[in-house]
Amino acid sequence: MSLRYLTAGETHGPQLTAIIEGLPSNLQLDFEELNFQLHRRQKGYGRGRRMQIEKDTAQIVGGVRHGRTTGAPVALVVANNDWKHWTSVMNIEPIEGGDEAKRRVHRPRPGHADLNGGLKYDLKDLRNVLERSSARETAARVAVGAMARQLLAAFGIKVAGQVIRIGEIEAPPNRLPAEELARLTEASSVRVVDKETEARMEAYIDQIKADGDSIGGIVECVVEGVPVGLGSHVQWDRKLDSRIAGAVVSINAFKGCEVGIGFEAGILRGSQVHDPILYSEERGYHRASNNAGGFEGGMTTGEPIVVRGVMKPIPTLYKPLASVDIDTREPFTAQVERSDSCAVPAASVVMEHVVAWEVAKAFLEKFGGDSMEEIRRNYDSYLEQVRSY
Ligand SMILES: Cc1cc2nc3c(=O)[nH]c(=O)nc-3n(C[C@H](O)[C@H](O)[C@H](O)COP(=O)(O)O)c2cc1C
Ligand SMILES: C=C(O[C@@H]1CC(C(=O)O)=C[C@@H](OP(=O)(O)O)[C@H]1O)C(=O)O
Repeated sequence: MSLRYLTAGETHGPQLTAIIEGLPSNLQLDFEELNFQLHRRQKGYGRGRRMQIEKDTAQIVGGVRHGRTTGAPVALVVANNDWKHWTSVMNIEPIEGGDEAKRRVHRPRPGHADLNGGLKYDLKDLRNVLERSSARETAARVAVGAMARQLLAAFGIKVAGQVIRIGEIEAPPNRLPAEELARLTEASSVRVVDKETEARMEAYIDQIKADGDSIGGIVECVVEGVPVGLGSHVQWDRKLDSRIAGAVVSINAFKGCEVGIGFEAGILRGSQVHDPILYSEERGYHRASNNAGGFEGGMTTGEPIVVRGVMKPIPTLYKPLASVDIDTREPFTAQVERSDSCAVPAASVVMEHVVAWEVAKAFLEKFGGDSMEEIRRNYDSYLEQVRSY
């Protein structure tokens, strides 16, 4: 059975819940590191007031004993601190004095899931859509991805990310090693490497917010230490680059994914795009460049995976766009909910974790085993096969 997970929970409900199946036994979990990843997701310039209310931590409630996985499904919860302000509106059972209709949403926001969800599920209170379409759910996905990240780390595979554009402002390109990239971007409010770009991005976000507007951007994720041959060319749904692209576009507000040089590959010539093959005793087969972003034929090349995701501007606008009231069908401006004005830095953390998940899943498909020890044996023997090829 391949690695899989589901999440449940509403943004203003009591908690988010995730169940992960397929993690091997004897994976030593670092809870501090897991919670650090949740903390990273909450930061980032441009976030709204909600992040001051939450202090995300994951509580593991199944599948782990004394810090190690047992091979059973892992269950975890991330509590919503904001729930205490929403019980009368959001309570699951009917309660005395409860007020389901309070905070009803009936003027859908262009760009959010409100209208489509209302029409599809026949819900006349669009809060029932909003509550689940909210990117609060990405807290659960980061907790899940943080476990995948720890599994990868046990095999020397490192994941890092950076913001490379917010609206009009682009960060200077770099190809830093994952660890250094992680260290430098961690010290930045907008997850860029250099302080000058950080200052310009902060001022830009301030302006956008003052205008009652929102802004998106582009983020990049790098995975280093990946062996050659994760994913497969033999079937469409085994191509790892396509799975990663799907996972990236599944992040709320993400509208595209580029692998390697991505769309630029449609402009340049073959001789400028493809990565020449080299061989040396120390490195074995490797490439002179990595325009392919670590993929050929849906399989990893052994070079770092480099993928980019584009995030559209946040849909909730403090100066709202035109909408229609679903009660009257009359024109009205869209509802205004408390909101972030820019969540690109936070979303770059989400992207790292959904990518880590897809890589870990492909890793387990290739080296599959029920325990870490079994996977290690399979991994080592494969590395020997590749070395002596
Ligand atoms: C980390 C993060 C935070 C977000 N915060 C907000 C927000 O505060 N307000 C909002 O309207 N949308 C926010 N979004 C975007 C919406 O969740 C998203 O646009 C919505 O679910 C509709 O889905 P779609 O944009 O993928 O079509 C956020 C997205 C991410 C990844
Ligand atoms: C709660 C989170 O992000 C939320 C994502 C979100 C949306 O519409 O996607 C809307 C906002 O919700 P609220 O109105 O409660 O402030 C964000 O804060 C989070 O990232 O943990």
